Amino acid sequence: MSAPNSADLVVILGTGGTIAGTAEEATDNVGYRAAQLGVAQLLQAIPPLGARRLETEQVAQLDSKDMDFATWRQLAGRVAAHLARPEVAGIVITHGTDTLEETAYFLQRVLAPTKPVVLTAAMRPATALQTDGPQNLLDAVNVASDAAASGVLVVFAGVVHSAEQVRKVHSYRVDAFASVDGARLAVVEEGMIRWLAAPGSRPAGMGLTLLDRPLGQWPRVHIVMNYVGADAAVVDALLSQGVDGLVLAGTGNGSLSQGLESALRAAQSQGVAVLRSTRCDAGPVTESAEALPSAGALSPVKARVELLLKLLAA
Ligand SMILES: NC(=O)CC[C@H](N)C(=O)O
Repeated sequence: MSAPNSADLVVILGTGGTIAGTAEEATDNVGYRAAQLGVAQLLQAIPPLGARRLETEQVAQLDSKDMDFATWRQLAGRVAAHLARPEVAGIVITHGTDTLEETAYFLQRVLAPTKPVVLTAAMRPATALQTDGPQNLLDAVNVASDAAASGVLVVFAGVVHSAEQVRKVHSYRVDAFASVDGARLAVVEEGMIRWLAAPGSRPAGMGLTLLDRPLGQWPRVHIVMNYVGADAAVVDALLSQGVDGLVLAGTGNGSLSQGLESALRAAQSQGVAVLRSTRCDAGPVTESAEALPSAGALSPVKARVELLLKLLAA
């Protein structure tokens, strides 16, 4: 437990998602439209936030399945601009759950902020009987103004996760996120934050200027999966379209069929960057001299962000 920062302003950046979604019926948890309510409207459902020093800004209004590089760049720029203000304790970003972990990892690797940047979301629309957005948003504001919080975090269903460890693990349940290997950082109980672990050492941010490249020239990085009967077909199709990087979502310890391996090695020899991850829910891919380069413990989608940024920096 820790005291609030002297800088006490929390800026809430809205990007859409189910947390801003509405349905015709309160009993409809799935047939709703995401990204309908503005971020300022979301606060009206949370009376305790009336006493807090908050600012809101609508950065985007989309279903996070359609998150894109243009919005990422805009969001990173707005986060950096607000973090530079001395009165800002931290930032909250409302987001859809579907790609939340990718945005979180992207912001952590680009900005590696010292102040907290807290992503939150909801599994039920704002109109649902059991809407989870207001509690998640209140918890996120509390974490964003906590002196012990730092870096990019995800607050969801009363748990604080790091950008590196968090994954969406359920398609429907309200408790939809988990940290790999149970590495959650804290729990939020009645507004009190109980820290359980530190995020560990985090590398310096790669920097906003990395994102200056015109969007049409951002690297094309795709994910290919190993599975029974996987062969060269997908890699060959991507090579014929033009591709800059390929992430393998391998089986087990990043293993792959002989056909897929030959195709990826051929791609590599044509200058395509390759990174090997696992489709398993947890665990690293071990590095070995003869194997394709390992993404460590990164999930395939986070390995893709890593490779994208590495290629932007090249
Ligand atoms: N629960 C959610 O937020 C998922 C809704 C939507 N597909 C999104 O990611 O924005």
